[in-house]
Amino acid sequence: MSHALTGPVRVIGTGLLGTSIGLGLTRAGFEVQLSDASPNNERLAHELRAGIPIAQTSAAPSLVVVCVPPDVTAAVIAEQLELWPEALVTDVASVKLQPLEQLRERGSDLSRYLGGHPMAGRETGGPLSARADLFIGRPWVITPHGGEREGAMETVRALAELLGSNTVTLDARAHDESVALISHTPQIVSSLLAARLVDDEHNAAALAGQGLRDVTRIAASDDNLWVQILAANGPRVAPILRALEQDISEVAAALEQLEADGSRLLVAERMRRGAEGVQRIPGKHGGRRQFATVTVLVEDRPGQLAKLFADIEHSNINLEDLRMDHSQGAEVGLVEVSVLPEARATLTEALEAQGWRIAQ
Ligand SMILES: NC(=O)c1ccc[n+]([C@@H]2O[C@H](COP(=O)([O-])OP(=O)(O)OC[C@H]3O[C@@H](n4cnc5c(N)ncnc54)[C@H](O)[C@@H]3O)[C@@H](O)[C@H]2O)c1
Ligand SMILES: O=C(O)C(=O)C[C@]1(C(=O)O)C=C[C@@H](O)C=C1
Repeated sequence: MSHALTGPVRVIGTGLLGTSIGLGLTRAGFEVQLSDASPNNERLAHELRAGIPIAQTSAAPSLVVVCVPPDVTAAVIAEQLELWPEALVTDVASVKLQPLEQLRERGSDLSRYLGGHPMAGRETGGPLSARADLFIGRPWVITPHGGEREGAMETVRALAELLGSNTVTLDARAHDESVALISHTPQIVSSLLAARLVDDEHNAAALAGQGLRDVTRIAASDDNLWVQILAANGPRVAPILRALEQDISEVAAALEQLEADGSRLLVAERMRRGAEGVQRIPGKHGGRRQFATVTVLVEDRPGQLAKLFADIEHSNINLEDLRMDHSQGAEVGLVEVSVLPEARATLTEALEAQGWRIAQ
């Protein structure tokens, strides 16, 4: 247990984020106190073994982690700062500038507040979606405001690292500008694209391959949460959408005038810039590293996945990531195994030798 982080830790808001944090801390041996405006969510988190309900403890927390929706985050932080005059309070809200400004307006004791934002989540909320391993290998942004007390940074860093995250320090504005580009705009693009499928008379979605799935997974996200996130970060998101709008119109115009000089070149340049941009997304270990994938066809029979994992393990190749899909109407699943590029050929050979069919 880190000296910078001592219990008890109180988690306010036991949905996806709060319960996941509670699970990780409980497993690491901390006393976790759970509180939620919804008694049902608090109880579910407790039954999932994420901690004990606050009614069952009177111990003062050393750290309070606020995991409630963005529109109530500042009010809950302010309340917790007043309730626990010794405790440090952090939060996980997806926007950082608005809660900080609201706390300043309220005159809260900012020396005991230090915001954070784990860049990890899922498209489904609530305690039942929680996972102790949610944060492993993900960046956790810590947003100092300059007035936090000594040791605050170490405590929030220890929390993030204990849960498996890598910490990144940014001020609240730089954070909000960054997530506008890498999280908030992708959410809108994904939702708008998926919305195009609703009135499609051919029901083309039934033909969907992996491409559509890749760009629309997050379209299933909670609209109530996202309206709050986008509303709080509108001034940073809107200019990116305007720039994207310009790109889309230029590509559409080029496609409408394919015989015009430079049309194809414009489309090619936009595609090439996209390929350049995707190289900037770090791999699992934080480097600018792309993994190679081996797609294995797995029959829909009990024990097949376990055998595949065992065969991968015996190949002595480190599995970097894994994704599963089902081909529509087929009794077969596709398991996409990500490995370092130099290990791809060896893994393919090892799996083929064990009788696996590899999709080329
Ligand atoms: N979902 C994600 O992918 C994700 C990722 C990183 C950060 N976040 C941030 O984490 C926070 C929580 O998101 P989530 O996905 O866990 O949402 P969630 O809906 O799963 O959980 C929110 C919980 O807060 C409770 N709650 C609401 N108002 C409350 C109040 N006033 N007091 C106490 N409890 C209250 C709700 O009952 C619910 O259980 C949000 O601020 C969000 O921006 C979300
Ligand atoms: O992976 C997902 O499902 C997410 O929605 C995660 C994601 C993201 O954009 O990466 C979404 C919002 C949060 O504030 C942090 C993380």
